[in-house]
Amino acid sequence: MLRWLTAGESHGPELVAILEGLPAGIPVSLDDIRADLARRKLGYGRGARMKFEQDELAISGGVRHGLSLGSPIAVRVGNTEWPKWQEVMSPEPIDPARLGRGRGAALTRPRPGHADLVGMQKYDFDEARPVLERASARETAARVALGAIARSFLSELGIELVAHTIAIGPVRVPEGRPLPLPADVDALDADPLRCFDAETSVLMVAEVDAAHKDGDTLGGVVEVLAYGVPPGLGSHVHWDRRLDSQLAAALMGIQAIKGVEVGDGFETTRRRGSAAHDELHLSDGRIVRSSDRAGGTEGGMSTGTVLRVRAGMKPIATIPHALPTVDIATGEAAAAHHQRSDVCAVPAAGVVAEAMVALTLANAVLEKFGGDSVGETRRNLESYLAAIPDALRTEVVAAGAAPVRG
Ligand SMILES: Cc1cc2nc3c(=O)[nH]c(=O)nc-3n(C[C@H](O)[C@H](O)[C@H](O)COP(=O)(O)O)c2cc1C
Ligand SMILES: C=C(O[C@@H]1CC(C(=O)O)=C[C@@H](OP(=O)(O)O)[C@H]1O)C(=O)O
Repeated sequence: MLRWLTAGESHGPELVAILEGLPAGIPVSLDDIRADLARRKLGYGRGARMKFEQDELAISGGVRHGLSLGSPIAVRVGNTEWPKWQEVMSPEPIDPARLGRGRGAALTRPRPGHADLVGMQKYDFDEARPVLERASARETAARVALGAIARSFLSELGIELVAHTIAIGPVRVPEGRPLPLPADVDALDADPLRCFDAETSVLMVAEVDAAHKDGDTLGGVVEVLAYGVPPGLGSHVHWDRRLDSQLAAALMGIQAIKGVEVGDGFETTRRRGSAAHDELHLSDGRIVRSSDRAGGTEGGMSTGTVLRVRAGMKPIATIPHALPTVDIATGEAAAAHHQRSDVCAVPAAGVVAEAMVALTLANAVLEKFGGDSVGETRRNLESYLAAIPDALRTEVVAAGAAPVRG
């Protein structure tokens, strides 16, 4: 079983993460992790903080000479802005008189749509700083670092992931457009919205510009694809062993994600049964599916076709035209606290979603195939696939195939 934990606050000295349960022998490259951390900062509509704040990556355990050791992997993502926040976020007591103004001023105007108000109620704080520091999606940098390591493990087994943006606010990639392949990741990263459809991307940029001009914000939808997933990850036998339920939990665990779809998701509910499923046919003695509406799972198990999951992100809640709230200190109506914020963080959420899917799939692979070394995991996977009787054999869609949606 794979376990992972993160710690750290948005303006603390660093984020810390531990990943436990990966086999030995996985290539772990700091440069690859740095590249993923940089991808998480991309995206048209991200705020100023993404430009000046740098992630400083360090690995403090579990990796030697570029390979995992099988021991817990400890990752640190330092924050170059820490010197400005040392007093505000000091773990040592600080004279309250020193904190009264500027960065240290009490945040008593909770922002609607954030954890601020209910976090103050639940944890008995008289201001929102201690809540928002941990609720912030800065924490997703730690998850992306772990996700990069999980992706390297999956890649050793021929499983490759791609995330892309399919909607920004009301602007959506039309149905039927080709899906990106792993080879398209550089092109996606080069697109302002990480959208694979050039025409839609232009409309998305205009949508972000319009929201920005109006002092408003946007959400959207990202899709994560996994190629080369073998059939049989997850299980139909119990709710929490279903791969789709694990993926849904992992995606819903990302800040601001309010909906998850597997395959065609809610669109499927509008179809008749005869047009909703993936028929089985024979082709050269192999069982093939004529479509991939289900998104690569049936009965809570991967089918061997392209895994396809979507996550819907709500519009950013810190809105320049600040929303009405109540000042907890005065008991009077007020405008919500606002410094600067992202107008739209959907492309970044896609990179985080990819990391969460990688961690979830890595866990499902280990549950099915085990292995203390990556070679052992690979042998177990290969012998499982080789033992599937000819009459039950299906085609595993590997990276490089040209899938079409629907
Ligand atoms: C990558 C990413 C960046 C985000 N950036 C912001 C932001 O700049 N401003 C903001 O108000 N919310 C931002 N959010 C969303 C908030 O973290 C989130 O809405 C808040 O913590 C409340 O959680 P909830 O939306 O899940 O209820 C971001 C989320 C993600 C995934
Ligand atoms: C720092 C990151 O994102 C932050 C996530 C975030 C939020 O409320 O989630 C709010 C913004 O920060 P602030 O509260 O300082 O305006 C984003 O910049 C990051 O992704 O690294």
